[in-house]
Amino acid sequence: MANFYSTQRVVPNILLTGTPGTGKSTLGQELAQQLEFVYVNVGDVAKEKELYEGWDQDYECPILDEDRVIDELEEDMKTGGKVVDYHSCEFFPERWFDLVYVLRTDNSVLFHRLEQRGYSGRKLEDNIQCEIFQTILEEASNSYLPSIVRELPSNTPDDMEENISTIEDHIRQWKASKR
Ligand SMILES: Nc1ncnc2c1ncn2[C@@H]1O[C@H](COP(=O)(O)OP(=O)(O)O)[C@@H](O)[C@H]1O
Repeated sequence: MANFYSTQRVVPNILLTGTPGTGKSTLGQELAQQLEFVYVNVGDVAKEKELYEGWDQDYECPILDEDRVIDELEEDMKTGGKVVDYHSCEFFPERWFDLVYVLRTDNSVLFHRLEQRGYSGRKLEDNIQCEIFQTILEEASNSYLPSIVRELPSNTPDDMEENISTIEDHIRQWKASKR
C-alpha cells in the first residue's frame, strides 16, 4: 500500500543503495541528469553540514548523526524528484521512498574498484564481505516494502544504460498506478 507522502508526490523519490564502490554516485548523477531529478549524495550533505556525532576509531571516519541527516532532508523529501545515494538505508524514514534500488557488483570487479579508490586491509575486506553477504540487500528488504526493492547489476557501462531504462520503466509504472 502506498504511504501518505507517496500519495502526495507526483514524481517518485528514488533511493540508490549498495556497498561502497557498486556505482551509486555514477548511476545517480547520470539518472538525475536524464530525468531532471535532484541528486542527493547523503555523504556529501553530511560533510558539508557537519552532520556527525563522533569518530569511528576502527574505520577512521566520522560517525553520521542520522537524526540530523533526517531533519536536514525531511522537507525536501516531501516533494518527489530526488535521487538519494547512500551506502546504508535502514535509518531513512520508509515514507521517503517510492522506488529502492540495491546496486550489486561481482566481487572481483568490486575488489578492483575499491583498490583503485585506495582502500586496503580491513576496510577493503569488510566492504567485499558486505557485498558477499548481501548485507545492504537484506537491510533494504527489511526496511521497505518488498514490492519497491529491486536489485540492479552494476558491473559494466552497459549495465548502467540498462539500469537507467529499467528505472525509467518503473517510474512510468509508478505514475500509471497513481491515476
Ligand atoms: N556500471 C559501471 N560500469 C563500470 N564502472 C563503473 C560502473 N559504475 C561505477 N563504475 C566505476 O566504479 C567506481 C565506483 O563508482 P561510484 O559511483 O563512485 O560508486 P559508489 O558511489 O557506489 O561508491 C568508479 O570508478 C566508477 O567509474
